[in-house]
Amino acid sequence: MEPLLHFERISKTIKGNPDRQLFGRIEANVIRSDKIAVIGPSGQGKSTLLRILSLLDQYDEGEMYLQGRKVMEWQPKAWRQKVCYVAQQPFMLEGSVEDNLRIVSKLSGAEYDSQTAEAFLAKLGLAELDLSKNAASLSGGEKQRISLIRSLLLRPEILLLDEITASLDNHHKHAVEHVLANWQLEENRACIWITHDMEQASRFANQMWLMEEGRLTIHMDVPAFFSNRPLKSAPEE
Ligand SMILES: Nc1ncnc2c1ncn2[C@@H]1O[C@H](COP(=O)(O)OP(=O)(O)OP(=O)(O)O)[C@@H](O)[C@H]1O
Repeated sequence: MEPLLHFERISKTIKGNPDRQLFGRIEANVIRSDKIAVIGPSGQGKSTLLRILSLLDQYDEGEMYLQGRKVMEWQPKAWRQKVCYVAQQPFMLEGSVEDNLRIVSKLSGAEYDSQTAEAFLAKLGLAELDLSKNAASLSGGEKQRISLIRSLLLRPEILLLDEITASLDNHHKHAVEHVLANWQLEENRACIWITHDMEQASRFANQMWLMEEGRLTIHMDVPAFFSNRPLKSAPEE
């Protein structure tokens, strides 16, 4: 099966730090229905990798392919619609909550799917939220969920999730996991999810990417990966 996303020999140096290489010549494949948890100690470049994969950051060398086409053959906007990054610090556009949800259809030219938006809001515990409210006034956890729904409405091929449940209580954290698992099953899409929550990773993932010391190690067998590791904290923590 042709991978949805493939990257090879990707290296990234942080200039002036002092020219610290975050990672070198890393590679991986992502196929439909992949549920990948990205773990590793802080500062190893997990967010940077996801930002590179969604063309929000640059890399020094290497090549990336989406649906068999090299990155240079894509318009960045078209690539980002298919490989969509949901940031750890949710970014709200000026305006109401509804403006934030509708923006995706404005940008993509598709009709706003209010039914799907309402279904996601209900499933994520936001059914009572006043959509005319100024988005800037939402709590951190509300912003995280609105930001996720906004990305889901874009119907990307691959969702890149950067610690998106960090501000949520356990109940809402599980709701997000449930929504994403169903979404993947129904739409046959892929998720790459950075998390420091090992229990979450073990519930969600069908493969683990461990980033440390400039390397990306891929573990395809999740039960084996966790068989000799504690679930309570990230490795090295
Ligand atoms: N644009 C940038 N300019 C300078 N330094 C940067 C930049 N982007 C990332 N870094 C540095 O690169 C390193 C890796 O950051 P990154 O956020 O990718 O790590 P991470 O593994 O996701 O960490 P965490 O788990 O704490 O979120 C950090 O030391 C960070 O300060």
